[in-house]
Amino acid sequence: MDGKIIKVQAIINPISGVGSKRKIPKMIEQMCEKGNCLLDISFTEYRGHASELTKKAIDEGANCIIAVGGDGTVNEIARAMLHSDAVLGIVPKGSGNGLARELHIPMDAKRALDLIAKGHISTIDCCRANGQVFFCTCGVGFDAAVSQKFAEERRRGSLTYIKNTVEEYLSYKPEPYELLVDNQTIKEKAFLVACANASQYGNNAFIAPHANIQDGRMDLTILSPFTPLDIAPLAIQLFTKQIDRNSKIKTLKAQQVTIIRQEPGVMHLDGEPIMADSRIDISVIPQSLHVITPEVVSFTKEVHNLFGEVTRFFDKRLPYIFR
Ligand SMILES: Nc1ncnc2c1ncn2[C@@H]1O[C@H](COP(=O)(O)OP(=O)(O)OP(=O)(O)O)[C@@H](O)[C@H]1O
Repeated sequence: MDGKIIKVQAIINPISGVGSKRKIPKMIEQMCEKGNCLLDISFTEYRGHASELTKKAIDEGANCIIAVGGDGTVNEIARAMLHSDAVLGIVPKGSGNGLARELHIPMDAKRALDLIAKGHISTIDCCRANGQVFFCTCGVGFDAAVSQKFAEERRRGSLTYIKNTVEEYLSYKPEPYELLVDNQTIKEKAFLVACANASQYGNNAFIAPHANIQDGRMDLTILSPFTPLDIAPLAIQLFTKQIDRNSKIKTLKAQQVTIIRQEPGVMHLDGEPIMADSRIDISVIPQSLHVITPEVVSFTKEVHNLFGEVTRFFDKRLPYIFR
């Protein structure tokens, strides 16, 4: 740390998720006491407040912003940090915690803070849909409708998500879309269209199993209308990273996507609903956010590193083995 004081701003959403956050401020204080840190802790009071607190902290020279909450809170904080030198630390305390799970950040608060103290920084992509930033997924159709229902709930947590998903399914009608995907045009009636920067919605529901948050591209997943008989396989494949094998699913990698639907309506960004035009332009902003992660983040990288180690092992030993 070279004797340099690190300015840390912790932002806690008191209403996210279902777990208690009573002990978190003390835990953050203890972590900062061990380092050379100047700490300030704030609690959010309304939607959008986390972005305001982050902007203010960065203007005052904060080096690290610790987000305590779920994807909505992380989104509000991270979008105010884009292209700044500040680094994001995440203590997952939401209902889905999609970005934290994608980055292999521990779900346990103490372990997440230990990880932040180690300070390994990765730089990730984000995406923009009609100017609005997201880090995990944005979507129209069924997932957007569920996010709107969930936002109206007083209780949070994964059980409330499941309840809303089932209720919405009973009345939901698929819609026709025109999709411009890089240079390709697709016209289809779909149950949902999801644009993924990360591979999952949250809660390890992998809507785009091959998405890579550092590859400068997004993964488009189109789910065609299906019958009740398709629900069980789709659900199993969603949670086992195999949804792209289902015949009702089409996946494409792209840098630019435009979604055109018949009327304006709801879309979701990282699970938060907002109203959007009938035309939605989505693009990637590569390498735009610094975030603290474990040293090896992507599975692809893990495999790559493993092969690297094996190759190095044989490179070093083969000359001696065959001597
Ligand atoms: N004091 C507050 N009162 C009401 N809403 C708040 C307050 N502070 C923040 N919010 C809003 O709470 C919403 C939900 O927060 P968040 O997304 O972090 O939790 P979650 O929905 O339970 O988790 P996840 O997004 O991981 O599923 C966000 O839209 C945020 O803007």
